[in-house]
Amino acid sequence: MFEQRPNRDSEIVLVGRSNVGKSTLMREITGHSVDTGQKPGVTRKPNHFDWAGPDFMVTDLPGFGFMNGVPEDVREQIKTDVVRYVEANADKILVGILVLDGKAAVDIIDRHSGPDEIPHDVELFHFLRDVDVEPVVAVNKMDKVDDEEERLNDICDRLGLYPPWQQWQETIAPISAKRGTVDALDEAVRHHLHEAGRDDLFQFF
Ligand SMILES: Nc1nc2c(ncn2[C@@H]2O[C@H](COP(=O)(O)OP(=O)(O)OP(=O)(O)O)[C@@H](O)[C@H]2O)c(=O)[nH]1
Repeated sequence: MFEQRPNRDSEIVLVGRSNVGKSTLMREITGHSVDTGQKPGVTRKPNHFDWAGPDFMVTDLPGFGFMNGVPEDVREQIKTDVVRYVEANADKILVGILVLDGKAAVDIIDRHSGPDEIPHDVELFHFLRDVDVEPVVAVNKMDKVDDEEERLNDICDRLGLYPPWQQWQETIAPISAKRGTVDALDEAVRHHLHEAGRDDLFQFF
């Protein structure tokens, strides 16, 4: 289990596979510099960012899934810890941002789909819903994607959301964290904050 969580009433979490750009997005959201672009699997512990004032934080949870040089049992443990963290704090988590690599996600999902296998990303998406955490899928690295519409429709399809993706704009947010193009995510997050009666947090998104 992760070490002690700071005691905050409201939280937004970032979850996703290793190397999808969670730390880069965290920096973009908070303006706070964190380690990025190092060896995959660098982020093994939650990285909390606390805003002075409101009782609110954003948490970048460790990346899971394949990481070069990280043994399978360690990867599994990280995923279990992430799931437990979300489960234990679900009543405080206003939005769960599932970060995908827009260029690679569909191939990875398809490669890991089978009769006895549910891909991590699909599993996480449904898990967030099951524990009543509103999921927003940040489809990152869109600067590397040419066939944007097709890609986003495929992602919807794999997550069980009926395409076209445009009807899911509160859930599917194409972004490029590296370029600072995150408007779609801000809007989706604000939608859920509004639904939760937390317009006071709009200033952060
Ligand atoms: N082209 C492109 N690259 C990006 C984008 N966002 C992040 N990256 C790159 O993707 C790599 C991984 O980014 P990180 O932010 O470290 O990813 P992470 O998900 O935190 O990785 P872990 O620490 O392994 O969990 C880095 O080389 C980033 O520069 C993006 O929007 N576009």
